[in-house]
Amino acid sequence: MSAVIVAIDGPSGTGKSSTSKAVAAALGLSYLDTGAQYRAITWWMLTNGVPVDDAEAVAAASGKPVIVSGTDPAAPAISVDGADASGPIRTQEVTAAVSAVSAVPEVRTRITGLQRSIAAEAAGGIVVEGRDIGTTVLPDADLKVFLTASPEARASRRSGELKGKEATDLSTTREALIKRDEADSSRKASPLKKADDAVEVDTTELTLDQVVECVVTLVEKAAAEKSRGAGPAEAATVNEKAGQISK
Ligand SMILES: Nc1ncnc2c1ncn2[C@@H]1O[C@H](COP(=O)(O)OP(=O)(O)OP(=O)(O)O)[C@@H](O)[C@H]1O
Ligand SMILES: Nc1ccn([C@@H]2O[C@H](COP(=O)(O)O)[C@@H](O)[C@H]2O)c(=O)n1
Repeated sequence: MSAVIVAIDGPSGTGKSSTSKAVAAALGLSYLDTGAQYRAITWWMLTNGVPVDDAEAVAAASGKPVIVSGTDPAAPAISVDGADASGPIRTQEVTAAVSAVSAVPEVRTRITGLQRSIAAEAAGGIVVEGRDIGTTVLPDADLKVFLTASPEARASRRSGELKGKEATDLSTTREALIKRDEADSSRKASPLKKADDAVEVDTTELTLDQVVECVVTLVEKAAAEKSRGAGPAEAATVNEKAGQISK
């Protein structure tokens, strides 16, 4: 398969990370979780006493942390200033602050630069997941996928995941993810948005395996088109039941 660049975007809890990791592993591609990078810089701000609601203070500090992302889908890794940050970036404190930090233009410029260099170095191809990959970070990606799911499905997936750890209440989880999506979609700098040429996949009624199978098929098609010298796939919507593509 040719070295494809795949952008997977969508709101929170739609299955971007799970799908991207599985697709990358199945096809031998690298994998980049860009949300983890925004979480990492947010965690650094919180642990270094930078007030996360002060955009000027966040902007001034945005160049300080050294963030390194691994790209192995079987062992996603992220470090900040040389220390493993994969656990601390998943706390509710970070989740509650990340939208404010990621809305700061200086933060986005810094993190977008990191993302583009990682993608450029992935000689065998890469799956990059986030909110603005298809629109801003990698607008020339060979395939752009935009995952969606109902707020109820997303909240139920998240609640199941959090059971025994932090909050488990379904309506609290639902409200929190809707609030984060609103903040991510309404910011001025590179908001969460479906690229015009992205393929939309509604995952509400699909199992994770079905979503992975659907995206693997789309990537294989994009790779075949790339090796034939054809342009990127046209925008389409996937029929979630039949797995067919309609335009
Ligand atoms: N199609 C699906 N059906 C059922 N559960 C799913 C499906 N896709 C993902 N999940 C589960 O939903 C939860 C959230 O998935 P995941 O972390 O991949 O979403 P995400 O879009 O990356 O979220 P975020 O943007 O908040 O990081 C996980 O527990 C995952 O196993
Ligand atoms: N391309 C991206 C990716 C993420 N963000 C911000 O990070 C937050 C956390 O993302 P998760 O995928 O780990 O939930 C997200 O809510 C966004 O604020 C972003 O701005 N751009």
